[in-house]
Amino acid sequence: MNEFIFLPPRQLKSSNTVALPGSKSISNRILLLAALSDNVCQIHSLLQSDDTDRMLEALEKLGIPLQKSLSGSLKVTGQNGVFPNQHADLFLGNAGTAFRPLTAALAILGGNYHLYGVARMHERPIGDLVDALRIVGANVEYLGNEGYPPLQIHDFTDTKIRKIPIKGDVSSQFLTALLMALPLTGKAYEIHVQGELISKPYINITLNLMKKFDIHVDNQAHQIFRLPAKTHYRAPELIHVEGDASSASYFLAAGLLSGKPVRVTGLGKHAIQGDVAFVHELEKIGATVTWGDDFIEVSRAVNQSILPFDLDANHIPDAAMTLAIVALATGAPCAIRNIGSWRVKETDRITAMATELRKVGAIVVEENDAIYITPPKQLINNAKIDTYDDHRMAMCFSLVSLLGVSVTINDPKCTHKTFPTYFQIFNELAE
Ligand SMILES: O=C(O)C1=C[C@@H](OP(=O)(O)O)[C@@H](O)[C@H](O)C1
Ligand SMILES: C=C(OP(=O)(O)O)C(=O)O
Repeated sequence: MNEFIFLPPRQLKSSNTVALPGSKSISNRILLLAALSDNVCQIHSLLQSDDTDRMLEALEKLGIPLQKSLSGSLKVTGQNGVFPNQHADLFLGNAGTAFRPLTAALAILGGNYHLYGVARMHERPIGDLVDALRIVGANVEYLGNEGYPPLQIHDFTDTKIRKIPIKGDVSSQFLTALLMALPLTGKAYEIHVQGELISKPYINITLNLMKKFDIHVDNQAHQIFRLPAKTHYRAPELIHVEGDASSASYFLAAGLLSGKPVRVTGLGKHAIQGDVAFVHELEKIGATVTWGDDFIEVSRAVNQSILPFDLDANHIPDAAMTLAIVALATGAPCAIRNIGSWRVKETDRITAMATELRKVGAIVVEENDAIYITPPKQLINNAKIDTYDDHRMAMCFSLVSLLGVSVTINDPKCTHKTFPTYFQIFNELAE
């Protein structure tokens, strides 16, 4: 039987502070880069969740020494661009940030590796990445459907081709994976993005972190990326993971919806995650925002209403799901456009979002890469929300309980992908 959580309608306390868990995108990138470095790296505030567990288990199986300290930080002893174990069977769950970058790194280093995940991971495309890796000289075999995991990786044979095309219109994680893996060859490369590149701010996270690990990439307008002929990553002795900006979106939206100030800590005006741009969208529709070095706070003035919006959300695909719930409080039609990638994530998020928003009474129109939401005059009480094993569906729909009705969230444990303590923290905000 499916578990569920019942959320009664609630008011928030007069002020709230939430210490954010570490960023998933940053945690999994740092773990891989530290493993590939030629020194020891101490990581602070690493996210603890299913997605990071999959990356940690994989690195351990590959022979990377990992040591947890009592203070909760993690010491990674990098192996200078090699994985000690040349054969491994790696289960990567539904973690895109583990599956795509590990595929690239292992394919370029060569060996005998079996990479697989949950059933949904086997429906999430990887063909554009494999195509690019094969041009470089990787030998990657599809064990199921062509273009999808599971994969078998074999030995690498350098083709000496140094100009690599890659498509970026399905997922930016393919380019991220290629960028992080190519330096392992010690050769200079030029990567050429073919056509549109989606989710660009995630590439900025990749380049920013590679720089911290001493590899500088020349970025020509997100179209051409030049990698130097540099042979190894050098980790900073100590690195801190900033709070997760996508996880922050639920609490920041709660500040706007409730009108009570909600502050998230661990993330601030120097954030490197593109999803902080979500805060600017909240501001445009009525939020009062305060930015600190290590916090962001959102509230709403007493007479300020929440305004409808029509947004191209390609730059914030994850946080944009939160806006789909905020739309319910605007009293007028809203549009979220250019989000085609929603269809190949944890579930088909456009269809899932449309189906569940209709359960609370909204009129919703789906397009291939857009969703149009007209809120009802009165939300339906205690809708039973299905979550499709998608952490963000569960977290987003919890916000309905701030709109004067109760809501039931089925399978709340799916939040473990990135935020195992979400519902505990969300409940603590209530008066
Ligand atoms: O690189 C990353 O850390 C991510 C990139 C995005 O995916 P796409 O590039 O597939 O949109 C995002 O949705 C995902 O949660 C994390
Ligand atoms: C799309 C997501 O995850 P992944 O890293 O598996 O792509 C997400 O967290 O919303």
